[in-house]
Amino acid sequence: MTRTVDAVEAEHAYDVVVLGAGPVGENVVDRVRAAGLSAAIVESELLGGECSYWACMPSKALLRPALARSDARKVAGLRESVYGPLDAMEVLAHRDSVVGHWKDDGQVDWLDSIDVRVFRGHGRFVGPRRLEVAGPEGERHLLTARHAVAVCTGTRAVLPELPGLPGAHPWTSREATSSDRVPERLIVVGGGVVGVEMATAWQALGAKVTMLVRGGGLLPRMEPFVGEHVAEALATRGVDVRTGADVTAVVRDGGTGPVTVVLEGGDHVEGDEVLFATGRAPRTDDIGLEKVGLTPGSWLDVDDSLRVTGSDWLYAVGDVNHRALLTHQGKYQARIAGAAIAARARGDASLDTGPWGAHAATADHAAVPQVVFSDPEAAAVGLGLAQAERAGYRVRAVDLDMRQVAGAGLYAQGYRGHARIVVDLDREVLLGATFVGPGIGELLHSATVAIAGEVPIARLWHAVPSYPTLSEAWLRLLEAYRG
Ligand SMILES: Cc1cc2nc3c(=O)[nH]c(=O)nc-3n(C[C@H](O)[C@H](O)[C@H](O)COP(=O)(O)OP(=O)(O)OC[C@H]3O[C@@H](n4cnc5c(N)ncnc54)[C@H](O)[C@@H]3O)c2cc1C
Ligand SMILES: NC(=O)c1ccc[n+]([C@@H]2O[C@H](COP(=O)([O-])OP(=O)(O)OC[C@H]3O[C@@H](n4cnc5c(N)ncnc54)[C@H](O)[C@@H]3O)[C@@H](O)[C@H]2O)c1
Repeated sequence: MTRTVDAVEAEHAYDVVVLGAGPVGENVVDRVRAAGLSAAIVESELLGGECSYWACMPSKALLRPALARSDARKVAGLRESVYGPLDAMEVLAHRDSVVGHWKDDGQVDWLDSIDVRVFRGHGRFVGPRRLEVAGPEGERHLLTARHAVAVCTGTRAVLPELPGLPGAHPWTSREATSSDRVPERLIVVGGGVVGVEMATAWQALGAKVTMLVRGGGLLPRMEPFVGEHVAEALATRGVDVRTGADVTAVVRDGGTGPVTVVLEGGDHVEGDEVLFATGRAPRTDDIGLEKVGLTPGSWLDVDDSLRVTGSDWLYAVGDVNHRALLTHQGKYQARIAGAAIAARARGDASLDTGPWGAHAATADHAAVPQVVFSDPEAAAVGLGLAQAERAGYRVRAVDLDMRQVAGAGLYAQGYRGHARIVVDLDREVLLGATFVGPGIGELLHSATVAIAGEVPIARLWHAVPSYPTLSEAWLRLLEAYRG
């Protein structure tokens, strides 16, 4: 029996109210309920949020066959069996099942099982600790939080202001992850994570993809060698990757049919769809922030317990605080915030907001891992070399061509990949690690443990990687460091 409310005007009080039921909001309510506090959650679309329906889950469902086929094509004796095209309709049907056909019944049941009251509708602050929810049938509910409100409203895609763009009905990440057909020609604007992953998926599904990248390379937040490897591989697969390409206008007569993207200098590209993967904006423009002394549309600044600067009851968790736009990191913040809310509600003397304390999201500053499911995969945690130098560390970078790793050659013939660690020379611990290559994503957690644990290099030397796995990259990197 679900507890989704019906059309009755009512006033309700809970210990904690969470605005937004993405992966992060769900984890906040889970933690505060586990600590014995009562909780309600407000959601205007689907319980499970962007990640479940239009981001992580559908994108990875689209990418998995592309990456598996690519790996299989590098294995002698198997290669010949996987030369045909992907069955695009089968892949799209699998994607649909991975996202539960855009239905959230399972989430409703789970929230009901942990006794969290779900309010469907758009939530807005009407004052400190007070929110009004406008339900789908015009009903209104007033919610009061005794201890805390957590804003977990996430982000939406940003579209640049360009002539012709609104009428051209561009794809954003939502359409790129939910389309039920493969466009013949897809133009992708933006060379960040969404652009790269979606170019990889749709090219593998049969589209002819052109990437228009404003800057000099792909995945600019990672070490430069990552973007170089990924761009080269995309080009080999037939993607037209154009760097230094500034879009000035978009033309689509009548809003349907072919779309033309005009570039600085007058050049233009024609496609059947155009995806703008040009970043995210916080969903804080219409949540009544002005009623609690904050600026609508802004990212919400928080301390390490995820409490909004200057407030003793308001928390902002996940994408909306702009610390790390990643599901796993937002869920980590949710665990920390949930514990901090509970400790403060109890007036608990054990509240520990110092570095690496139980109530501080310290890893947000030191060890944020990210795997990009490009082909080859890219994975990074902590600081890149340039970032570490800018931050004032005395560092040394150690580089490795992955072909020196026996396991790489076995994983895939002609394996191409690269690894780098960045070592803090004063403390002899790792500050960052970056890998690019087939199957490399699963290597990342070892680096995350080393960085979050501040494991001394001298002790890492005793962490023996199994032969012959990709993890022997560690041995080669440490040998190079120790000379
Ligand atoms: C294409 C794509 C692929 C991605 N892939 C990955 C990946 O592989 N791994 C990874 O870690 N991250 C990935 N991300 C990032 C990930 O999706 C986000 O970091 C994650 O969804 C953030 O979770 P959240 O709960 O903070 O916000 P969201 O998931 O955005 O959830 C916020 C929820 O709040 C609701 N809401 C907003 N305003 C209101 C309101 N006023 N009232 C009621 N409800 C409201 C929304 O409807 C939504 O359900 C990807 C992102 C994109 C775009
Ligand atoms: N596998 C994963 O972990 C994963 C996958 C997808 C998304 N995400 C998360 O989602 C977030 C959003 O991804 P994203 O790719 O949308 O954003 P992004 O910020 O990573 O990349 C956006 C890119 O668009 C470019 N750009 C911005 N305005 C432009 C314009 N007018 N014309 C041309 N280019 C322009 C930027 O220079 C940038 O390189 C990321 O922060 C990422 O962490 C994670």
